[in-house]
Amino acid sequence: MKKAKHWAVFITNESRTTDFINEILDGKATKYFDGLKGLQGALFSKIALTKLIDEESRHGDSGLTLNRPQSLQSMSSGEQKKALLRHLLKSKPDYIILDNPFDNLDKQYQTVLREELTNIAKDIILIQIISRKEDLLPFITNFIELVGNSIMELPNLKSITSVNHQKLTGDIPPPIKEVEYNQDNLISLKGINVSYNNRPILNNITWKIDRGQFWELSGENGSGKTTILSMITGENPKGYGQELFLFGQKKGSGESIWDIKKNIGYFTPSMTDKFTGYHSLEHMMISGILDSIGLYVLPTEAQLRLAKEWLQLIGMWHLKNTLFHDLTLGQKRLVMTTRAMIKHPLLLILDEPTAGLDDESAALLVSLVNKMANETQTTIIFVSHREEVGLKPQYKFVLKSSNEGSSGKVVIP
Ligand SMILES: Nc1ncnc2c1ncn2[C@@H]1O[C@H](COP(=O)(O)OP(=O)(O)OP(=O)(O)O)[C@@H](O)[C@H]1O
Repeated sequence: MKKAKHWAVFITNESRTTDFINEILDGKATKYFDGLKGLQGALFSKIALTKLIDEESRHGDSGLTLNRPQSLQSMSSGEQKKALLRHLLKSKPDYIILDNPFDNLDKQYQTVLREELTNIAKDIILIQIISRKEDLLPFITNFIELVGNSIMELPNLKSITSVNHQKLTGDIPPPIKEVEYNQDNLISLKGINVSYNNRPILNNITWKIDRGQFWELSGENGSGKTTILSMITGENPKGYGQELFLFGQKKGSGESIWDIKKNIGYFTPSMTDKFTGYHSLEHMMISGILDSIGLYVLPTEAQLRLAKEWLQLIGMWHLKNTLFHDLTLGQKRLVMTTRAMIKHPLLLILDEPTAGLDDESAALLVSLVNKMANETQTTIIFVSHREEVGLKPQYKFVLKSSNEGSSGKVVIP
């Protein structure tokens, strides 16, 4: 077989990546990808997974987990990606579009995936969509840049356009109303155990999270990070009957899920992928103050001012009238992260918030999170597999997987 020609497509927050991917898959891509017309393509991406999970919840099966006891939805992000790749390879595609393939994967599996892709590349054309330059697959030697909707071939890596995102200017805007909370402790897990189908996941986890602290939560794929977060957000029924204290109340002592949720700002990238609201950016920010998705009442002066201050802080005020729907995925993710902060919730949970962001936007987000930690009383839990340069958590809670379930320890960086 003729040696396959692989491509790396560098994207930024402003790239129209979804349109670009669809054009290739629909056989409409011109220029460099003309040769793919009529060939069978496959998409390895978080968006493809989100669609399959939706399918599974509607029809009870996604096609990925056939003959497997566990649903796709209940798998960890890393396990889902592994299942997706296995599934795609079965259909023997001629080419695979890899949309930021290393996002959500721990270091160990990143190495395994790199080796697997190197092998696959002998027979299958790979198109790596890439927003973090460090992720480039070493055997790819053809480079393209996607600027908005246009693609440009790059002679070498040095020719990538450098994007100068606005630096953060000004302070974190204060909330309209401070949350009243008079205790030092926010969340306490004491000797928490969780198993699924007799498989231990968390083993004797003790974690005390106080007001104003900045934590990073880390651990391999499947070590139980999301499971711990679902205990903290009150969603996991396995919290009942255990020593779990959420915002000063023991779990199961008569609190409603709303009592817990109102104290939490939450962002994880899949929230954005599913959200197709036709609201202006300004209204999206204001609805974050009101805990609604859209905005159904006229905003007050104070709300308008606050939305403006936040959009100015992240350099997106000029887009205030743009529909959220029309923003690029990267822009949407930045907006949703900021929106989770606007109320200065007691607890801000950011679950791999930099996934899919370009280097510059990820750096902007990291400085925003550091700033939020320094200037406010909000407690932050930041989950990431990447070592984000410049992130300054005060403490790390590290999960270590084992057959008896993961143990956890506090590390001071
Ligand atoms: N409802 C469930 N039923 C069965 N197993 C589950 C369920 N929920 C989670 N698990 C399993 O528990 C383990 C921990 O999953 P969890 O999502 O908490 O890991 P994680 O650390 O967040 O992983 P990742 O970094 O890949 O997102 C995984 O092996 C997962 O398959």
